[in-house]
Amino acid sequence: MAPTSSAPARLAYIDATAGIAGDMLLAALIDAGADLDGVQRVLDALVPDSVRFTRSSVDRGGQRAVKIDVDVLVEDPPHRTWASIRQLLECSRGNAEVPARTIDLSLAVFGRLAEAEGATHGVPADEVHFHEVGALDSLADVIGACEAWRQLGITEGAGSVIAVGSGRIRAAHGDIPVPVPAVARLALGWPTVAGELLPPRGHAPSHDHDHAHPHPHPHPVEAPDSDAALPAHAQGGPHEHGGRRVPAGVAPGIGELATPTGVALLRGLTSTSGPQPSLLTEALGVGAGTKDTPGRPNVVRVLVGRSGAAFAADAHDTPAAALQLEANVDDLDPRLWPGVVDALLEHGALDAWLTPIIMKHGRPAVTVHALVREGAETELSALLMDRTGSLGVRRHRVERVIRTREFTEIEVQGQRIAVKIARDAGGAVVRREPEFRDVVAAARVLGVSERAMLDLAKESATGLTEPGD
Ligand SMILES: O=C([S-])c1cc(C(=O)S)c[n+]([C@@H]2O[C@H](COP(=O)(O)O)[C@@H](O)[C@H]2O)c1
Ligand code: NI
Repeated sequence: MAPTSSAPARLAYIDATAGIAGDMLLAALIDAGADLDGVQRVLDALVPDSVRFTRSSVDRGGQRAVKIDVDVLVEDPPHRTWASIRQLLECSRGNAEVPARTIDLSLAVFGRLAEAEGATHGVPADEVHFHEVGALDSLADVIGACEAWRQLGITEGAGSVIAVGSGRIRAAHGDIPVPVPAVARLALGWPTVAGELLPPRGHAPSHDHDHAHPHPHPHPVEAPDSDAALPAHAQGGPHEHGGRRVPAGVAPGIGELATPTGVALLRGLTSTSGPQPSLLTEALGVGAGTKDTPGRPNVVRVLVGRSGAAFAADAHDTPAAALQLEANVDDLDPRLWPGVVDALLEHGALDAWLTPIIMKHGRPAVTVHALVREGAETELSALLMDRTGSLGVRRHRVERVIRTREFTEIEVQGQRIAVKIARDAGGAVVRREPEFRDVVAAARVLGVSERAMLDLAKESATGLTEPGD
């Protein structure tokens, strides 16, 4: 998802290396700072008096995590098809309680699920009759996670390799392999691994371990958050396997670690896969589902912050010498200018700005300026010319006098806001400035004006004390 020019770029990285399910991702986003009451309001507007969210804190393999339970309040919820879910979302456009971005994201996620289900069962997506997905708790997970994503002001998503699990489980379609067919389709083009536990320290990954150590074999376990997906080849009574009681007859495997809803959310919300990209993390969320898997914290983690390129401009090692690039442009569609400035900053410019000018023959135009590190001038000159259509770029060396800066974090009404602290040559604090992009994100979550939020953040930042005070 490309950053928009109106909102500050905010990157989220979803760590699904222990698996992923819809409720786990929702919980991680709530832990990262999204407002559960706000999520509840969106669901209440779409499906009134139907679901209730509850938040709790749980332990998963020694890690604290947030868990979100969804209570379904109606006895006999209507069966929902993809077409009816789409209609429900489309018809709520214009409803002040349901943000357009939440609708767009939810449609993208449900669309992926419908495609995967349709392809699996050989029917057109539009004709898909969802089974579990049609249920109200699935609506809550998908729309809830999309609303939480929106609240956090995330404009760009990346995700890890997905641990999908292994073995076989029993679901609505009977006994199916893991990854379940819908997950296998949803993950096309995305890296996946089964996700076995690592062998104990000091052991070669062979099978000749001694039993004094924890069993390194994958075990059949339950789905990350769904009781519908218990590994279920049970024919006969349970038996011991690697020191744990498991149903007899279960094919070896660790069970379902990634559900269709979880993978559809990850694919719908992110655009790049791989290891964590360079990120200045400003908020961290850890989300759990129902299952507590021995030997592994069964959690989804979400890291939210600024991409490496964006925060490089604020880095502590800001150089004292830099190059200034400039070009005069008189023929660019004015709507493209914010994107030009964003692109320069995202590609590592220390600063980028525009000035209005009058060119020869009285022609109104714009000068685009970019301050760049030495060594970055070739790439950024090319970017500047590509984005503006300019045929040339002027460069000159500049020297800067810079105050050292560092970041700390404050919490204002439950919202985390980074504060930039500037010091003079003697080390005394001369300024504490809340990061405006965090102020905007917090204002959105709390439903207050950006101005009111900035005042609150400044007041709170002023009260910060120095170590030793
Ligand atoms: O609901 C859908 S799309 C679904 C499809 C499939 C197929 O592989 S086909 C399997 N399941 C199983 O249902 C439960 C719950 O999944 P959620 O994504 O609704 O959390 C899970 O075990 C899936 O494997 C669902
Ligand atoms: Ni299916």
